[in-house]
Amino acid sequence: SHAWGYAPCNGPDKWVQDFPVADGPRQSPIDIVPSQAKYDASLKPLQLKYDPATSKGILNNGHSFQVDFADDDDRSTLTGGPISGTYRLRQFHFHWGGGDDRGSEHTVGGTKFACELHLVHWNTKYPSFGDAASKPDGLAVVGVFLKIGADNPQLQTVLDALGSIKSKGSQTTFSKFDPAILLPPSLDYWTYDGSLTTPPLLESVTWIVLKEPISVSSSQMYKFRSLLFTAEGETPCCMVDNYRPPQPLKGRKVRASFQ
Ligand SMILES: CCCCCNS(=O)(=O)c1cc(S(N)(=O)=O)ccc1C(=O)O
Ligand SMILES: [Zn+2]
Repeated sequence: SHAWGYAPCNGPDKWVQDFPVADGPRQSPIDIVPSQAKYDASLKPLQLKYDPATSKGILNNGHSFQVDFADDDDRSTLTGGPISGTYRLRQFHFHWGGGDDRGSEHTVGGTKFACELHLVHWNTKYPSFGDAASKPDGLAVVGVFLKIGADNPQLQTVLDALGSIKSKGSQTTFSKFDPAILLPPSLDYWTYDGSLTTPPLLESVTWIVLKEPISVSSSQMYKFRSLLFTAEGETPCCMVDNYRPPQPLKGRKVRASFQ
């Protein structure tokens, strides 16, 4: 069947045909307007506690690449912030552009960043990730912007692994990686109720978008763009512009953890 993607024939404007929720009331990403975000003193600090022993592998899934984590216990968790209870780290992945002027999914006052990191967590009040993914409070995704600037050495281990997962479906082991090294010094964030930004676009995500970006250099961005959307043996198509543009706010409020 005509699988979804990011090309003109199967990209974000076409997703509603197979996934009607694409036009739903709490879709992601959004444009975050800092002056419209209300400071909420009741928001708690984010607590991200990751155990490097939980990192398992790195996979080209045909729309991004993801690093998967063992989530059979509470070794790598998200607590605090806008959520209650304990959410387990499932995977992280990125979205990026074909040029340094675009690539992020969320935008800030209309500003696009070159890349955006998503750390996906699921609510342990549900028996499994798959079950949580269909609940309104099932998932919590931490978003981190990558801004073009100095080379980022913390990214390098991830980028060095991309050579072995060029094509869709390829994967390799990726152990002893601590995703906390990818976080900026400040954990100040904006938060709002949203959705997955790829099909099935489920409206189950509490979004937690960090205000402070991390850096990435232009040459490091070339490593992201060396991946392929396509499987081995297919006509190669560079994995670029794998981002959904901002969606209507539809009355939602964005809260800020900082003044
Ligand atoms: C059970 C169906 C849920 C599938 C969603 N999986 S996920 O890891 O949450 C995910 C999140 C996101 S996002 N951008 O964080 O909403 C993108 C892709 C995926 C994916 O599955 O590749
Ligand atoms: Zn994502």
